[in-house]
Amino acid sequence: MTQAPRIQASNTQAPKVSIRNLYKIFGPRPAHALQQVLGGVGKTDLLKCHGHVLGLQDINIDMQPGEITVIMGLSGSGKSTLIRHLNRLIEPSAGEVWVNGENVLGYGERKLRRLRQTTMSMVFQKFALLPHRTVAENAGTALTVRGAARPEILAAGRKWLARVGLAGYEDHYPHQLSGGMQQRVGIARALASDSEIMLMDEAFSALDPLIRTDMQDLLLELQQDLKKTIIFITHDLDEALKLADHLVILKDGYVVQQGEPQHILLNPSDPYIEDFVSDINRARVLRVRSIMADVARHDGPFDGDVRADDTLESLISLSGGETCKVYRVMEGDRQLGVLDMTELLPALVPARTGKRAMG
Ligand SMILES: Nc1ncnc2c1ncn2[C@@H]1O[C@H](COP(=O)(O)OP(=O)(O)OP(=O)(O)O)[C@@H](O)[C@H]1O
Repeated sequence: MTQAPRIQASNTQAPKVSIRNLYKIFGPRPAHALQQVLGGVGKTDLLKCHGHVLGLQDINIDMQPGEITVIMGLSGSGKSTLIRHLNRLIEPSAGEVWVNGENVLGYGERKLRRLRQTTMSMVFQKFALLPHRTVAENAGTALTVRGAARPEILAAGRKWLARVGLAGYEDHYPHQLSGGMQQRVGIARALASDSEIMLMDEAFSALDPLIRTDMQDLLLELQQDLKKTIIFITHDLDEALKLADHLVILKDGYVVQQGEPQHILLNPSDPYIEDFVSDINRARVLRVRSIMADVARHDGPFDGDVRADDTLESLISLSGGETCKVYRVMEGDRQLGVLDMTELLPALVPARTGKRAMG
Protein backbone atom coordinates (compact mmCIF):
# COMPACT_ATOMS: atom_id res chain seq x y z
CA MET A 1 0.00 0.00 0.00
CA THR A 2 1.22 3.53 -0.80
CA GLN A 3 2.28 5.89 1.97
CA ALA A 4 0.61 9.24 2.78
CA PRO A 5 2.61 12.13 1.28
CA ARG A 6 5.38 13.48 3.49
CA ILE A 7 5.08 16.92 5.02
CA GLN A 8 7.27 19.32 3.05
CA ALA A 9 10.17 20.90 4.95
CA SER A 10 8.76 24.45 4.72
CA ASN A 11 5.44 23.43 6.34
CA THR A 12 4.93 22.04 9.79
CA GLN A 13 1.39 20.79 9.30
CA ALA A 14 0.12 17.98 7.12
CA PRO A 15 -1.58 19.12 3.91
CA LYS A 16 -5.35 18.77 3.83
CA VAL A 17 -5.23 17.74 0.18
CA SER A 18 -2.23 16.37 -1.70
CA ILE A 19 -2.09 15.63 -5.38
CA ARG A 20 0.75 13.39 -6.46
CA ASN A 21 2.01 12.68 -10.01
CA LEU A 22 -1.49 13.06 -11.40
CA TYR A 23 -2.11 12.45 -15.11
CA LYS A 24 -5.39 12.53 -17.02
CA ILE A 25 -5.62 11.49 -20.63
CA PHE A 26 -8.91 11.56 -22.52
CA GLY A 27 -9.37 8.99 -25.29
CA PRO A 28 -10.03 5.29 -25.93
CA ARG A 29 -6.60 3.94 -24.83
CA PRO A 30 -5.36 6.19 -22.02
CA ALA A 31 -2.87 3.62 -20.64
CA HIS A 32 -1.14 3.35 -24.02
CA ALA A 33 -1.21 7.14 -24.50
CA LEU A 34 0.26 7.60 -20.99
CA GLN A 35 3.32 5.61 -22.05
CA GLN A 36 3.77 8.03 -24.96
CA VAL A 37 3.51 11.01 -22.59
CA LEU A 38 6.00 9.46 -20.15
CA GLY A 39 8.27 8.97 -23.16
CA GLY A 40 8.17 12.71 -23.85
CA VAL A 41 5.25 13.21 -26.27
CA GLY A 42 3.57 16.61 -25.64
CA LYS A 43 -0.08 17.68 -25.75
CA THR A 44 -0.09 18.76 -29.41
CA ASP A 45 1.59 15.60 -30.74
CA LEU A 46 -0.48 13.33 -28.51
CA LEU A 47 -3.60 14.69 -30.17
CA LYS A 48 -2.18 14.84 -33.70
CA CYS A 49 -0.36 11.50 -33.79
CA HIS A 50 -2.20 9.40 -31.19
CA GLY A 51 -5.73 10.91 -31.08
CA HIS A 52 -5.74 11.46 -27.29
CA VAL A 53 -6.14 14.66 -25.25
CA LEU A 54 -3.60 15.31 -22.53
CA GLY A 55 -5.81 16.86 -19.83
CA LEU A 56 -3.35 16.88 -16.92
CA GLN A 57 0.30 16.02 -16.70
CA ASP A 58 2.36 15.23 -13.62
CA ILE A 59 0.47 17.49 -11.21
CA ASN A 60 1.91 17.76 -7.68
CA ILE A 61 0.21 20.19 -5.29
CA ASP A 62 -0.12 20.37 -1.50
CA MET A 63 -3.15 22.29 -0.24
CA GLN A 64 -2.76 23.42 3.34
CA PRO A 65 -5.59 23.44 5.91
CA GLY A 66 -7.18 26.85 6.42
CA GLU A 67 -5.68 28.27 3.23
CA ILE A 68 -7.11 29.34 -0.11
CA THR A 69 -5.36 27.51 -2.94
CA VAL A 70 -6.16 29.14 -6.27
CA ILE A 71 -5.81 27.13 -9.47
CA MET A 72 -5.44 29.60 -12.30
CA GLY A 73 -5.08 29.17 -16.04
CA LEU A 74 -6.54 30.06 -19.41
CA SER A 75 -9.39 28.15 -20.99
CA GLY A 76 -8.42 24.53 -21.65
CA SER A 77 -5.47 24.57 -19.23
CA GLY A 78 -7.03 21.80 -17.12
CA LYS A 79 -8.57 23.62 -14.13
CA SER A 80 -11.96 21.87 -14.18
CA THR A 81 -10.38 18.50 -14.88
CA LEU A 82 -8.12 18.98 -11.87
CA ILE A 83 -10.81 20.06 -9.40
CA ARG A 84 -13.07 17.16 -10.47
CA HIS A 85 -10.38 14.69 -9.46
CA LEU A 86 -10.60 15.88 -5.85
CA ASN A 87 -14.04 14.36 -5.30
CA ARG A 88 -13.50 11.72 -7.98
CA LEU A 89 -16.01 13.00 -10.47
CA ILE A 90 -13.12 12.13 -12.81
CA GLU A 91 -10.81 9.12 -12.40
CA PRO A 92 -7.13 9.78 -13.11
CA SER A 93 -5.06 7.94 -15.73
CA ALA A 94 -2.25 7.79 -13.13
CA GLY A 95 -1.37 9.34 -9.78
CA GLU A 96 -2.82 9.84 -6.33
CA VAL A 97 -5.22 12.19 -4.56
CA TRP A 98 -4.87 12.33 -0.78
CA VAL A 99 -7.44 13.99 1.49
CA ASN A 100 -6.85 14.10 5.24
CA GLY A 101 -4.04 11.57 4.80
CA GLU A 102 -6.18 9.02 2.89
CA ASN A 103 -5.82 8.14 -0.76
CA VAL A 104 -9.35 8.72 -2.06
CA LEU A 105 -8.65 6.53 -5.09
CA GLY A 106 -8.89 3.58 -2.73
CA TYR A 107 -12.35 4.61 -1.50
CA GLY A 108 -15.41 2.38 -1.97
CA GLU A 109 -18.96 3.74 -2.50
CA ARG A 110 -19.68 4.53 1.16
CA LYS A 111 -16.52 6.51 1.81
CA LEU A 112 -16.84 8.29 -1.50
CA ARG A 113 -20.38 9.37 -0.65
CA ARG A 114 -19.14 10.67 2.68
CA LEU A 115 -16.32 12.55 0.96
CA ARG A 116 -18.76 14.27 -1.41
CA GLN A 117 -21.51 14.95 1.12
CA THR A 118 -19.57 15.76 4.27
CA THR A 119 -15.88 16.45 3.71
CA MET A 120 -16.23 18.61 0.61
CA SER A 121 -18.79 21.13 -0.58
CA MET A 122 -18.97 22.87 -3.91
CA VAL A 123 -19.84 26.38 -5.11
CA PHE A 124 -20.66 26.49 -8.83
CA GLN A 125 -20.33 29.25 -11.42
CA LYS A 126 -24.01 28.99 -12.35
CA PHE A 127 -25.18 28.83 -8.72
CA ALA A 128 -27.15 25.57 -9.29
CA LEU A 129 -29.97 26.50 -6.90
CA LEU A 130 -33.19 24.52 -6.89
CA PRO A 131 -35.80 26.88 -8.43
CA HIS A 132 -38.86 25.54 -6.56
CA ARG A 133 -37.27 25.60 -3.13
CA THR A 134 -37.01 28.72 -0.99
CA VAL A 135 -33.70 30.36 -0.37
CA ALA A 136 -33.57 28.91 3.19
CA GLU A 137 -34.34 25.42 1.86
CA ASN A 138 -31.62 25.82 -0.75
CA ALA A 139 -29.11 26.94 1.85
CA GLY A 140 -29.97 23.88 3.95
CA THR A 141 -29.63 21.37 1.08
CA ALA A 142 -26.72 19.45 2.61
CA LEU A 143 -28.79 18.74 5.71
CA THR A 144 -31.72 17.59 3.57
CA VAL A 145 -29.41 15.14 1.80
CA ARG A 146 -28.24 13.84 5.17
CA GLY A 147 -31.85 13.25 6.21
CA ALA A 148 -32.14 16.02 8.84
CA ALA A 149 -35.54 17.15 10.15
CA ARG A 150 -37.11 20.21 8.51
CA PRO A 151 -36.69 22.63 11.48
CA GLU A 152 -33.00 21.76 11.62
CA ILE A 153 -32.61 22.32 7.86
CA LEU A 154 -34.31 25.71 8.01
CA ALA A 155 -32.39 26.78 11.13
CA ALA A 156 -29.07 26.01 9.45
CA GLY A 157 -30.23 27.73 6.26
CA ARG A 158 -31.26 30.86 8.20
CA LYS A 159 -28.05 30.96 10.21
CA TRP A 160 -25.78 30.88 7.15
CA LEU A 161 -27.96 33.19 5.07
CA ALA A 162 -27.57 35.77 7.81
CA ARG A 163 -23.82 35.21 7.76
CA VAL A 164 -23.63 36.02 4.04
CA GLY A 165 -25.82 39.13 4.37
CA LEU A 166 -29.17 37.65 3.28
CA ALA A 167 -31.21 37.86 6.49
CA GLY A 168 -34.81 38.62 5.54
CA TYR A 169 -34.68 36.75 2.22
CA GLU A 170 -35.23 33.25 3.64
CA ASP A 171 -38.69 32.77 2.11
CA HIS A 172 -37.85 34.18 -1.32
CA TYR A 173 -37.28 31.94 -4.32
CA PRO A 174 -33.99 32.04 -6.28
CA HIS A 175 -35.47 33.84 -9.32
CA GLN A 176 -36.45 36.74 -7.06
CA LEU A 177 -32.78 37.41 -6.26
CA SER A 178 -30.02 39.08 -8.29
CA GLY A 179 -27.04 37.02 -9.51
CA GLY A 180 -24.82 38.23 -6.67
CA MET A 181 -27.48 37.35 -4.11
CA GLN A 182 -27.97 33.91 -5.65
CA GLN A 183 -24.27 33.24 -5.32
CA ARG A 184 -24.45 34.33 -1.68
CA VAL A 185 -27.03 31.54 -1.30
CA GLY A 186 -24.55 29.21 -3.04
CA ILE A 187 -21.91 30.11 -0.47
CA ALA A 188 -24.39 29.79 2.43
CA ARG A 189 -25.31 26.32 1.13
CA ALA A 190 -21.65 25.27 1.09
CA LEU A 191 -21.06 26.68 4.57
CA ALA A 192 -24.22 25.04 6.01
CA SER A 193 -22.80 21.67 4.99
CA ASP A 194 -20.06 22.28 7.57
CA SER A 195 -17.51 20.68 5.25
CA GLU A 196 -13.83 21.21 5.93
CA ILE A 197 -13.06 21.70 2.25
CA MET A 198 -14.82 24.02 -0.19
CA LEU A 199 -14.35 23.63 -3.94
CA MET A 200 -15.19 26.83 -5.83
CA ASP A 201 -15.24 26.42 -9.62
CA GLU A 202 -15.21 29.87 -11.29
CA ALA A 203 -17.66 30.79 -8.53
CA PHE A 204 -17.62 34.55 -9.23
CA SER A 205 -16.98 34.53 -12.98
CA ALA A 206 -20.62 35.04 -13.99
CA LEU A 207 -21.01 38.17 -11.85
CA ASP A 208 -20.64 41.86 -12.81
CA PRO A 209 -17.27 43.34 -11.83
CA LEU A 210 -18.47 45.33 -8.81
CA ILE A 211 -20.55 42.46 -7.44
CA ARG A 212 -17.61 40.15 -8.08
CA THR A 213 -15.36 42.37 -5.96
CA ASP A 214 -17.99 42.33 -3.18
CA MET A 215 -18.09 38.53 -3.29
CA GLN A 216 -14.30 38.27 -3.11
CA ASP A 217 -14.34 40.57 -0.08
CA LEU A 218 -17.11 38.48 1.50
CA LEU A 219 -15.11 35.30 0.97
CA LEU A 220 -11.98 36.80 2.55
CA GLU A 221 -13.99 38.11 5.46
CA LEU A 222 -15.68 34.73 6.05
CA GLN A 223 -12.35 33.00 5.74
CA GLN A 224 -10.85 35.06 8.57
CA ASP A 225 -13.32 33.42 10.95
CA LEU A 226 -13.96 30.06 9.35
CA LYS A 227 -10.51 29.04 8.10
CA LYS A 228 -11.81 26.53 5.57
CA THR A 229 -9.55 24.77 3.14
CA ILE A 230 -10.68 26.39 -0.10
CA ILE A 231 -9.74 25.34 -3.60
CA PHE A 232 -10.71 28.16 -5.92
CA ILE A 233 -10.61 27.93 -9.71
CA THR A 234 -10.37 31.07 -11.81
CA HIS A 235 -9.06 32.33 -15.14
CA ASP A 236 -8.71 35.86 -13.73
CA LEU A 237 -5.25 36.79 -12.46
CA ASP A 238 -6.41 39.79 -10.41
CA GLU A 239 -8.91 37.55 -8.61
CA ALA A 240 -6.23 34.89 -8.11
CA LEU A 241 -3.74 37.37 -6.64
CA LYS A 242 -6.35 38.81 -4.32
CA LEU A 243 -7.63 35.52 -2.93
CA ALA A 244 -4.72 33.09 -3.00
CA ASP A 245 -2.56 32.01 -0.10
CA HIS A 246 -1.08 29.51 -2.54
CA LEU A 247 -1.31 30.12 -6.28
CA VAL A 248 -0.97 27.38 -8.89
CA ILE A 249 -0.68 28.44 -12.53
CA LEU A 250 -1.63 25.80 -15.10
CA LYS A 251 -0.86 25.75 -18.81
CA ASP A 252 -1.70 22.94 -21.24
CA GLY A 253 -2.36 20.61 -18.30
CA TYR A 254 0.87 21.14 -16.38
CA VAL A 255 1.88 23.40 -13.48
CA VAL A 256 4.08 26.19 -14.81
CA GLN A 257 4.69 27.75 -11.40
CA GLN A 258 3.18 27.58 -7.91
CA GLY A 259 3.82 29.38 -4.66
CA GLU A 260 2.94 32.43 -2.63
CA PRO A 261 1.37 34.93 -5.09
CA GLN A 262 3.64 37.86 -4.21
CA HIS A 263 6.66 35.62 -4.66
CA ILE A 264 5.45 34.58 -8.12
CA LEU A 265 4.90 38.21 -9.08
CA LEU A 266 8.43 39.15 -7.98
CA ASN A 267 10.10 35.96 -9.25
CA PRO A 268 8.38 34.61 -12.36
CA SER A 269 10.02 31.32 -13.24
CA ASP A 270 9.44 31.41 -16.96
CA PRO A 271 8.55 33.74 -19.88
CA TYR A 272 4.95 32.48 -19.86
CA ILE A 273 4.50 33.68 -16.28
CA GLU A 274 6.32 36.95 -17.07
CA ASP A 275 3.81 37.65 -19.83
CA PHE A 276 0.96 36.60 -17.61
CA VAL A 277 1.85 39.00 -14.81
CA SER A 278 3.14 41.86 -16.98
CA ASP A 279 -0.15 43.78 -17.04
CA ILE A 280 -0.78 43.58 -13.31
CA ASN A 281 -0.88 46.81 -11.30
CA ARG A 282 2.06 45.80 -9.13
CA ALA A 283 1.79 48.78 -6.75
CA ARG A 284 -1.74 47.73 -5.87
CA VAL A 285 -0.92 44.04 -5.39
CA LEU A 286 2.53 43.96 -3.80
CA ARG A 287 2.79 44.35 -0.04
CA VAL A 288 5.48 45.95 2.07
CA ARG A 289 6.37 42.55 3.64
CA SER A 290 7.38 41.20 0.20
CA ILE A 291 10.09 43.78 -0.43
CA MET A 292 11.19 44.95 3.05
CA ALA A 293 14.78 44.43 4.23
CA ASP A 294 16.01 42.90 7.46
CA VAL A 295 15.81 45.01 10.64
CA ALA A 296 19.63 45.04 10.83
CA ARG A 297 19.87 46.98 7.57
CA HIS A 298 19.03 50.34 9.19
CA ASP A 299 18.81 51.42 12.82
CA GLY A 300 17.04 54.72 12.33
CA PRO A 301 16.06 57.43 12.23
CA PHE A 302 12.86 56.56 10.39
CA ASP A 303 10.46 58.75 8.47
CA GLY A 304 7.52 56.90 9.98
CA ASP A 305 5.91 53.49 10.51
CA VAL A 306 4.14 51.35 7.93
CA ARG A 307 2.39 48.00 8.29
CA ALA A 308 3.75 44.86 6.69
CA ASP A 309 0.46 44.32 4.86
CA ASP A 310 0.27 47.83 3.40
CA THR A 311 0.35 47.92 -0.39
CA LEU A 312 3.16 49.69 -2.24
CA GLU A 313 0.50 52.02 -3.63
CA SER A 314 -0.34 53.26 -0.14
CA LEU A 315 3.38 53.64 0.57
CA ILE A 316 3.91 55.81 -2.51
CA SER A 317 1.04 57.97 -1.39
CA LEU A 318 2.43 58.20 2.17
CA SER A 319 5.91 59.17 1.00
CA GLY A 320 4.62 61.73 -1.48
CA GLY A 321 6.69 59.85 -4.07
CA GLU A 322 10.02 60.71 -2.38
CA THR A 323 12.59 57.94 -2.74
CA CYS A 324 14.92 59.12 0.05
CA LYS A 325 12.59 58.02 2.88
CA VAL A 326 13.05 54.99 5.12
CA TYR A 327 10.18 53.45 7.08
CA ARG A 328 9.97 51.10 10.03
CA VAL A 329 7.82 48.06 9.11
CA MET A 330 5.55 47.00 11.95
CA GLU A 331 3.23 44.09 12.65
CA GLY A 332 1.31 45.09 15.75
CA ASP A 333 3.92 46.28 18.25
CA ARG A 334 6.76 44.34 16.70
CA GLN A 335 9.24 45.70 14.17
CA LEU A 336 9.45 43.23 11.29
CA GLY A 337 11.83 45.03 8.99
CA VAL A 338 12.87 48.18 7.19
CA LEU A 339 11.51 49.65 3.98
CA ASP A 340 13.91 51.88 2.10
CA MET A 341 11.97 53.65 -0.65
CA THR A 342 14.83 53.04 -3.10
CA GLU A 343 13.90 49.31 -2.88
CA LEU A 344 10.40 50.08 -4.01
CA LEU A 345 11.15 51.21 -7.55
CA PRO A 346 12.76 47.94 -8.81
CA ALA A 347 9.79 45.98 -7.40
CA LEU A 348 7.43 48.01 -9.58
CA VAL A 349 9.25 46.95 -12.75
CA PRO A 350 8.34 43.42 -13.91
CA ALA A 351 11.19 40.96 -13.40
CA ARG A 352 12.64 39.16 -16.42
CA THR A 353 13.91 35.62 -16.20
CA GLY A 354 16.38 36.11 -19.03
CA LYS A 355 15.15 32.85 -20.58
CA ARG A 356 13.35 34.69 -23.35
CA ALA A 357 16.55 35.89 -25.06
CA MET A 358 17.83 32.32 -25.15
CA GLY A 359 14.74 31.33 -27.10
N1 LIG B 1 -14.40 14.66 -21.53
C1 LIG B 1 -13.36 15.13 -22.26
N2 LIG B 1 -12.98 14.52 -23.39
C2 LIG B 1 -11.94 14.97 -24.13
N3 LIG B 1 -11.20 16.04 -23.78
C3 LIG B 1 -11.54 16.70 -22.65
C4 LIG B 1 -12.63 16.28 -21.84
N4 LIG B 1 -12.72 17.12 -20.77
C5 LIG B 1 -11.73 18.02 -20.92
N5 LIG B 1 -11.01 17.78 -22.04
C6 LIG B 1 -9.84 18.50 -22.53
O1 LIG B 1 -8.92 18.60 -21.45
C7 LIG B 1 -8.27 19.86 -21.47
C8 LIG B 1 -8.54 20.58 -20.15
O2 LIG B 1 -9.91 20.94 -20.11
P1 LIG B 1 -10.59 21.68 -18.85
O3 LIG B 1 -12.05 21.80 -19.13
O4 LIG B 1 -10.18 21.00 -17.60
O5 LIG B 1 -9.90 23.11 -18.91
P2 LIG B 1 -10.28 24.43 -18.10
O6 LIG B 1 -9.01 25.08 -17.75
O7 LIG B 1 -11.23 24.10 -17.00
O8 LIG B 1 -11.02 25.28 -19.24
P3 LIG B 1 -12.29 26.28 -19.09
O9 LIG B 1 -11.79 27.48 -18.31
O10 LIG B 1 -12.62 26.61 -20.50
O11 LIG B 1 -13.37 25.52 -18.38
C9 LIG B 1 -8.79 20.60 -22.70
O12 LIG B 1 -7.88 20.37 -23.75
C10 LIG B 1 -10.13 19.93 -22.95
O13 LIG B 1 -10.48 20.03 -24.31
